[in-house]
Amino acid sequence: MSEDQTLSYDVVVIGGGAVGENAADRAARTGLSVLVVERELVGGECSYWACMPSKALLRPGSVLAQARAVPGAAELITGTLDPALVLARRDEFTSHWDDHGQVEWLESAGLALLRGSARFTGEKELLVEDEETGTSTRVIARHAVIVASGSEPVIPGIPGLAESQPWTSREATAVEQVPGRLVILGGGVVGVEMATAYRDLGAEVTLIVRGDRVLTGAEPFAAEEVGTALRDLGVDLRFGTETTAVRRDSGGVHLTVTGPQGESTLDADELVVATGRRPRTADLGLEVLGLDGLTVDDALQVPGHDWLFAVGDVTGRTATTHQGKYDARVAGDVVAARFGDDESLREQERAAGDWSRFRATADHAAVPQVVFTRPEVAWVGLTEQQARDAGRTVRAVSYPIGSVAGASVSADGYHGTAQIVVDEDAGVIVGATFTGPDAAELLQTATTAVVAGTPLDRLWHAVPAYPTVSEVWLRLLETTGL
Ligand SMILES: Cc1cc2nc3c(=O)[nH]c(=O)nc-3n(C[C@H](O)[C@H](O)[C@H](O)COP(=O)(O)OP(=O)(O)OC[C@H]3O[C@@H](n4cnc5c(N)ncnc54)[C@H](O)[C@@H]3O)c2cc1C
Ligand SMILES: NC(=O)c1ccc[n+]([C@@H]2O[C@H](COP(=O)([O-])OP(=O)(O)OC[C@H]3O[C@@H](n4cnc5c(N)ncnc54)[C@H](O)[C@@H]3O)[C@@H](O)[C@H]2O)c1
Repeated sequence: MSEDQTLSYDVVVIGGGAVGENAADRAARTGLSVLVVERELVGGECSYWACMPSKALLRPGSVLAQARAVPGAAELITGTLDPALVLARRDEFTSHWDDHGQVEWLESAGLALLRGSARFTGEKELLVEDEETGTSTRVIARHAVIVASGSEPVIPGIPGLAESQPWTSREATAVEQVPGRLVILGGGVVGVEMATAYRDLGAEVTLIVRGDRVLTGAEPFAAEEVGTALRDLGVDLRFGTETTAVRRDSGGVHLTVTGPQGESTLDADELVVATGRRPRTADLGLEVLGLDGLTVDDALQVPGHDWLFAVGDVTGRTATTHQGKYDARVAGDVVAARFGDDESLREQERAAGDWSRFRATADHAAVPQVVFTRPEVAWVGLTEQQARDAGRTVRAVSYPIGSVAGASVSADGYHGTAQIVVDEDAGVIVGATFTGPDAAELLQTATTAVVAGTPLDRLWHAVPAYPTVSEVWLRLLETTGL
């Protein structure tokens, strides 16, 4: 591949996923010229193989379950989901894996796009190679480079696994033909969401978990509720189970597993590996810069390299779109302030402290996460154990959400739990978890309370409307003793 041209921009963003796009947009706001380099689809993993298609696959089952919980409507549901229609709606959400719409948005935001794979050849210097056209371009960043190259799935070194052509979340979210029997390896967020979606689509699902619970990052009670619900849904959930070998033949995939009942064989049509992700740094040429990863400070700058920033999954600091985009807004604003010609903005950024718009402080204290299973699980901040491990004196206060009037109106037999973790010394909430139908929508109040450090006796004056599910907030505060 020969070098065809040289391009110079003030700022170069590597990766046009949701996070890179956002960083680019903010960085351009003081008039800096910004180039986004993308080698696949503008919009990245979230738009085409992660958040959007997975939520499109999960939503129909959720709607059906909620309608079934309301007599008067429930009787009208006489059938099951139609997989073809569910997949067709999913295809709309991924724009049929066509990024025209996102490219138009980039253009409308005044951002330039270069297709191809970028790697560093020196400080502020990149080579971008486009395999499709066979062109290569030297790119100079006059001021800054923001890396937003995302993450990739980890395939464990289980004998025969890689050779068995397992699915990752990409194939699982882009499925065209629902397999009859599906095995999922890993009980993290991808594992439990995909187990739910594929049961809804009619597959027989086996979920293999090494430990004794799913969702190890969540409060144990929430993990237990999800585990029980998966079993109720008909998922064959196997705890304490290791996979020791995998093989594929014309009859499908065959796994050798060792669990509480000893060694056995599991046969399936497809196998999804959902065992975590790692930063996508392998082909960035970081070694040229003397780096083997992209650790960043709260301004999202790589220490020791005042021109180099990183945001999103590639930093290992965030693992969701919303939190990555938060970091992107911070990084974009820092770049715009440091390298733009607005002197007062530069001064503001120089003086910036925690909780200013130039520092990603929430990454340490208030990261929200929603898992779209049934029940949904939503949490923010510290779990009770994490708070204790951090040396805080805390009290966990919980309340069954189904006991509030709004929940009982919304569904017969509404089952869910709300829990807040209260720092006893400071009198504030440092973490919260909600489970249940639409629990995700209860989260923002908790996030606001944690970020604002609102004292409980002030929160007392935030009156939830009657009869809403949010009334659980009043019950939680009463349970603290107010
Ligand atoms: C199945 C699944 C479901 C998920 N659901 C949710 C959800 O509901 N909500 C949520 O908040 N998060 C969810 N996530 C997480 C979310 O997808 C990621 O946090 C998010 O996509 C990270 O965005 P990013 O821009 O950092 O990376 P990516 O979206 O991966 O974008 C990186 C981009 O960089 C490009 N790139 C990489 N290297 C180069 C290079 N050298 N040159 C040029 N381009 C390059 C890639 O092609 C890609 O387009 C989910 C993840 C998975 C796997
Ligand atoms: N709704 C959402 O926001 C959403 C949805 C899906 C994914 N995501 C993000 O995507 C990221 C990746 O998700 P994920 O589920 O792949 O990772 P994860 O880290 O959440 O879970 C991976 C699980 O696989 C297990 N595991 C590792 N090696 C294993 C092995 N050899 N055999 C069996 N189990 C093994 C781990 O113990 C862990 O429980 C997460 O960080 C998550 O935040 C977010």
